[in-house]
Amino acid sequence: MALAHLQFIGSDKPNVDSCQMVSSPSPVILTQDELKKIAAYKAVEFVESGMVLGLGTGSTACHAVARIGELLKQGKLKNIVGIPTSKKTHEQAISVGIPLSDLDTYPILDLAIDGADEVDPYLNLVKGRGGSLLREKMVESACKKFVVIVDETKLVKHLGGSGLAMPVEIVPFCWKFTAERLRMMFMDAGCVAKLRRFSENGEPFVTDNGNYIIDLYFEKDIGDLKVASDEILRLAGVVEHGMFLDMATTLIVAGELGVTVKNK
Ligand SMILES: O=C(CO)[C@H](O)[C@H](O)COP(=O)(O)O
Repeated sequence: MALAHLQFIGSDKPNVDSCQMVSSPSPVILTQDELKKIAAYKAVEFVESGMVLGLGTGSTACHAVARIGELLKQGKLKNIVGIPTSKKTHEQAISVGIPLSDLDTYPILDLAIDGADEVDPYLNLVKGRGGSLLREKMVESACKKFVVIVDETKLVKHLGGSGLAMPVEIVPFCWKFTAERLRMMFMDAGCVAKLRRFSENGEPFVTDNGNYIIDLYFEKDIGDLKVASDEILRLAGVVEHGMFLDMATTLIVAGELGVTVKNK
């Protein structure tokens, strides 16, 4: 089975042993959004009637939420309870008719489906470029199964190695102090720490929890991810970070050559 298309950026030898190609190569060039939709629809095949579902946030996860709503309307799924990971997903889920609840009522979920910003070969993730990392981490760490859905541009060899942001949610109080502490923590990796702002008015981006986000950019590899994770979480002022280590149980990747499902 040809799996050469499942490339982790910068990887010499992608770990694809446990991958399964589930659709044949398509002769059509698909847009990134079409690929996201394909991955999302594939993930919804894991959903069964009666499940309590974690509903992710972002442009990929919204295809899954829409599809679940569609299947509920068609009567192909029944008795679904959704636990949304953001206010935006809450609104979308209501609009497509998914009954909602929360973690207080359902502390254990059957399955969560969500996108990611980066995925490494061990299914560790960077999430939160959409700003919902805290609720996503709370919901997805309470799931028996966590299915991550991405298009193939999200595959990386090392987290933080794509040159894009590694988000950290912090309290607004003295945010410059916290940003500087984070920068110093990863000085050896050439870290730049930037407060996320709304592009329209330059005001700080505020999360659903009333917090700010510091986006970390690295010039070099940050080394052991668990060590980095623990160190960030020990810093007073930090609420949560966007590294989701050892949480995903299944990865669905849509690429120009088809869809691949990889189980951990
Ligand atoms: O973590 C997230 C939001 O906080 C998203 O899942 C992540 O940013 C991926 O988004 P998209 O599916 O739009 O590429």
